[in-house]
Amino acid sequence: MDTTTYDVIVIGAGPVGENVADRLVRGGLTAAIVERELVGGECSYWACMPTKALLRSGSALRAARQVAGAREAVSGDLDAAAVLRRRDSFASNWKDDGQVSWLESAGIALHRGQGRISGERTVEVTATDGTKTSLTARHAVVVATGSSALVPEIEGLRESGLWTSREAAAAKEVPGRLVIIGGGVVASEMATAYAGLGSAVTMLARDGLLHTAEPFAGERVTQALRESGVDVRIGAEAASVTRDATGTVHVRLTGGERIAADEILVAIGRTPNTQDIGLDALGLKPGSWLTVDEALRVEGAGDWLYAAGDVNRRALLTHQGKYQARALGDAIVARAKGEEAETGPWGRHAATADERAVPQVVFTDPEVASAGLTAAAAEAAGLRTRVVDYDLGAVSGSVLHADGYQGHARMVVDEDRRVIVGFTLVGPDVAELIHAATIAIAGEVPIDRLWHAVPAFPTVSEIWLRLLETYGR
Ligand SMILES: Cc1cc2nc3c(=O)[nH]c(=O)nc-3n(C[C@H](O)[C@H](O)[C@H](O)COP(=O)(O)OP(=O)(O)OC[C@H]3O[C@@H](n4cnc5c(N)ncnc54)[C@H](O)[C@@H]3O)c2cc1C
Ligand SMILES: NC(=O)c1ccc[n+]([C@@H]2O[C@H](COP(=O)([O-])OP(=O)(O)OC[C@H]3O[C@@H](n4cnc5c(N)ncnc54)[C@H](O)[C@@H]3O)[C@@H](O)[C@H]2O)c1
Repeated sequence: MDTTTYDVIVIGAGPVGENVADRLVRGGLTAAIVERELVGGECSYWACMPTKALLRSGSALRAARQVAGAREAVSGDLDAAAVLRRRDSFASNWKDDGQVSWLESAGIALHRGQGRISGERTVEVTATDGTKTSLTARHAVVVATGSSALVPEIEGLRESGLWTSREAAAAKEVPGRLVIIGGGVVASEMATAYAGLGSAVTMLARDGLLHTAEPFAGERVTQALRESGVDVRIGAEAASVTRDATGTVHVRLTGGERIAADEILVAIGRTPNTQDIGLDALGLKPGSWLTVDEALRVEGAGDWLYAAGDVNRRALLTHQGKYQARALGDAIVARAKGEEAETGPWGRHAATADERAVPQVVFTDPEVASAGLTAAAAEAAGLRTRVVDYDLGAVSGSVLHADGYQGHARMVVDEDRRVIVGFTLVGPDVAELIHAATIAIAGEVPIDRLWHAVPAFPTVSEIWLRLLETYGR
């Protein structure tokens, strides 16, 4: 067995692992990254990038159709084959040469294979041919192994050749009929994408759509999906699934009704990739999420073990995982130099925003863009809040943006501190508006000062002024 020593070993070369390694090397440490599949991880090949590519063409088409004059220039439907080809290029045709070159140029060593913690500061890498290499870390091991789709125990489901988000993101053909189990972000985005590409989509949304967002978000997305022909069944649950000899999938619902489809997509959440990474040897439960402290160190393990990204369950989003990676990578560098890490709230090495200022965009039609807490979450956190709502379609910029623009905005204000703690927008093309809210929340900008941040006329951003006017001075 080969033995090799680095300052830090990172398990998992998704966006988070790559960013951790980058910060370490920039800080003067040596780093090795262990990857069992493709360098770039879920986000690059089966999640963010390919799914957003599947959605973008439909979104551009709808935008043109919502403006008189442009509408007349649109003569047909989406070219599904062209959309899939464009998606392929955004998934780099499922090849990681580009990312491997980047690792080389950044000076990060790549070890391909399954990484497993085999002792304190040691990781054993098993390559596909069974060759084993033992890596030793002088300072730390970082787990950035991400997550996989969760599959529920439904009779016959696993045997029916189900789709998870991976197959939905990488499909080579558009199914004629698609049944989706779930009502979260993946289910809602994929229903939007495949309905736009021509599939007849049925959603079995046990708990409704986007139920952790502000209630009006799920309501508007449900209504829009239904208007576009998607059969959204709230409260519906699959009892059993079979696939017959012709390839048709039959789903029996708990009420007895049967639905036939060509594919069935399961999108009910994620499970951490910690089943086979050696947690048992550390006294932790294999397959569990890794709980971390404010410095992203794994609780219950030695001070040499860190976890970032999906695997710590703080926020299952690429941008938050990369934010953690920057904090954690820099903290390891500081500690290696004998410096104190700044892990207090909003400190350089703390991922404080994970709890207070997470932005997310759901790329449905309409889009849902949010930052910070919902009104319900703020109340549950014990804050004394005031909730301010406004019709996004009543802003001059929105009226110009699309004929008959429909949308809604909500601002949640912490009345004791007079700062915004939550912001949600629903409407066409609201994605790019959310960063202003993220800055206001993370910067804890006082409401009184926000009056001096004047939105340009006539932009959709004038919603900020309308919300402030509704709040009062
Ligand atoms: C369909 C879908 C769409 C999404 N869209 C968005 C979006 O638009 N925006 C957004 O911010 N987020 C989105 N997400 C979430 C985003 O994909 C994740 O938050 C992000 O990929 C997490 O990055 P990560 O590096 O923690 O994990 P991953 O991207 O999962 O990478 C982990 C890597 O570790 C490797 N690995 C695992 N175990 C081992 C091991 N033992 N040894 C070696 N290697 C290992 C894996 O092969 C993988 O390459 C989406 C998720 C899904 C499912
Ligand atoms: N645009 C984006 O930012 C984006 C896009 C896709 C995914 N993601 C991330 O990926 C993660 C996973 O997405 P997801 O949609 O799989 O999970 P999710 O947590 O967003 O939604 C899961 C849904 O499945 C439902 N559900 C749970 N168990 C069920 C069961 N047994 N039967 C039926 N329904 C059940 C829940 O009620 C919920 O509606 C999310 O946390 C999200 O942050 C982000």
